[in-house]
Amino acid sequence: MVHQWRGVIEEYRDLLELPEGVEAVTLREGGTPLVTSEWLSGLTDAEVWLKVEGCNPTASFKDRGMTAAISVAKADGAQAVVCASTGNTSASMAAYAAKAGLKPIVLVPEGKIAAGKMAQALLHGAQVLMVRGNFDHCLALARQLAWDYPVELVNSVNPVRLQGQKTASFEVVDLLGDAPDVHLMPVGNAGNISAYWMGYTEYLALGRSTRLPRMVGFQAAGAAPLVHGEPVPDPETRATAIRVGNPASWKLAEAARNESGGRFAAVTDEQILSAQRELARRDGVFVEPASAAGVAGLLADVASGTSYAGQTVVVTVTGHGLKDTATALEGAGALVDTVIDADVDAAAAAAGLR
Ligand SMILES: Cc1ncc(COP(=O)(O)O)c(C=O)c1O
Ligand SMILES: N[C@@H](CCOP(=O)(O)O)C(=O)O
Repeated sequence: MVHQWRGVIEEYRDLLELPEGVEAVTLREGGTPLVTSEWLSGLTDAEVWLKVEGCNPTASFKDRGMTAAISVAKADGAQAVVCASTGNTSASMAAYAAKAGLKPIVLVPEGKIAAGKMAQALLHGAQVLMVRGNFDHCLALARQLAWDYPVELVNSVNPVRLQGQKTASFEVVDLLGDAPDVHLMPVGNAGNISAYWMGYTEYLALGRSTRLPRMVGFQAAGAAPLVHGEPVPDPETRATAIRVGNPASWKLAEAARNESGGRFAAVTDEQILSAQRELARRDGVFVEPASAAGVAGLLADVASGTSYAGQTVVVTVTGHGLKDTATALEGAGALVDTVIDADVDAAAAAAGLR
């Protein structure tokens, strides 16, 4: 008998601070693969694992938090939900709102959303409002809407979101048998690194792990407020998912860094896009640009002499590459341009087989 994964609420209900007996609105999120990276393990002389969050139902980690937020919103009698988004939160919210029968309202920075994410939000029935401004402006607007009108805010400022998202560290420990030495990940609005840290500390307190990892968060160089220690008024990066200038979970993320002995560091767009391509070609894992920031950071660390030798390293790759094929194809360049006649000799020659 094969058992289907039940989604993060049912798998971890006892460990989540949710209203008693809340009915789960689930698309069976979570239970994502932890994939060995032979490439990165070889480069670092460490044991490097990728937590592949693009395998969630809407293809990003947001689903872990959204199952919780939408379940609670529905139980509380909400009719509509709202979020500000750089794309993935809106895709996830729209899908779970559809499942729950709630009206999804999305606020996105005009012209800065990858097409795949926009398609997801629209197809799931969201009312998408393009805002002249960046993500930080959208979040301020979403907070105000939720304050003034009967609509539930489901960004990660809603603490229920982090309850769902902390299950990713439970899964890491359940699979590895203990916490890793170090956990690397991209950071934007900073809810996810805060949720991972919450999960790791709770598992330690429960005796399900014996140690805590150092939490290392990587931001895009043009949108690195946590690295600089002050908000960035005009954040800019090709990794649009982490184009955030004033992270809502700033204090929680700083606490995660300080308590874990970790750090925040910046990676350039060139490093991010290069890491995205290398990860796809060497490990077979296709992620969106922002999702490659942790891998870019690991590569930058190795280049600058930081040693990971002998350690267990987990890198969360947060969302699927199919979300933003335009940026990926720009990077693929000449590789996509070979046109031939339907002729075996021409095909063999063009493919380098003879
Ligand atoms: C693909 C992807 N990676 C990373 C992040 C950053 O996560 P957080 O905002 O929780 O720091 C986001 C969005 O927030 C995202 O969509
Ligand atoms: N990258 C995020 C930004 C907002 O995220 P949230 O986790 O704080 O809701 C997105 O996908 O919109």
